[in-house]
Amino acid sequence: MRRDFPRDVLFVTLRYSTPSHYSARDVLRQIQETVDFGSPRDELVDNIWVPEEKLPGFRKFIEDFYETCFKLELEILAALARALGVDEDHMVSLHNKAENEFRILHYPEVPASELADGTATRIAEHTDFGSITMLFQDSVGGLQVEDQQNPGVFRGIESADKTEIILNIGDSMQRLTNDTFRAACHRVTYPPSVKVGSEAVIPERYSIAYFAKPNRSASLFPFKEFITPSTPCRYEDINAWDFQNLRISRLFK
Ligand SMILES: O=C(O)CCC(=O)C(=O)O
Ligand SMILES: [Fe+2]
Repeated sequence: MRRDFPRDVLFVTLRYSTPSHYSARDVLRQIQETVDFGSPRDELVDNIWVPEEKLPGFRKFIEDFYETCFKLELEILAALARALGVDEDHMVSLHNKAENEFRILHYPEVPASELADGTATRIAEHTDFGSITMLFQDSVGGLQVEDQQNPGVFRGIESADKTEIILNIGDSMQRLTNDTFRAACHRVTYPPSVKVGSEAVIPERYSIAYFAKPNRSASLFPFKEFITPSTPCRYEDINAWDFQNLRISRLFK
């Protein structure tokens, strides 16, 4: 998974393609800059670092942050397993390789008019692929999550401060629990303070996403506890690596 961009580049613009309900002809521009990191222990990931002298302490900070998130991830997964009545050791063992993704995001300042006609946004609605996502955000606002009881209705999510963690369920957890936990559909758009289509400028926004994923070789077949006569199995067996590639190929097709 070597990414070929110059070592000096800190921010790399990443555009997801359009969500599935857009036609292939629609192009939804996502105005954002992101950098992704994998675990230092992950042999498949070749992290690219800004030279130490250009950003002293940055690499250590990110690696420590990753490790802290990984420990917390395992605690959260164990707690979720307990709450769901499934074997917590099994849940943890599916995630014990830290084959995760850690993303820092910057959404540049943008005139509100640029987002007004629906051809551009900050991040289009989507679900994350992994098991859980731990999201940190600044106070700018604009993150919204779809209300699972009222499809199509998005509600703003604010954080009391930037250390607060927003926990999203991802597609892999939805599969493992046979839809008992459903993935959170979310997006980032106008902050509540900005009027749509106004002359205002939407301030820049920063966030950090830690995508906790099952080990690549782990089966995403639903746990037996969730397969009952009234809730038949909804998913075929697939491992986390193949599932991720399938999801990515659908995004970019
Ligand atoms: O910036 C955010 O708050 C959300 C980012 C996000 O959903 C993603 O990168 O998958
Ligand atoms: Fe996301």
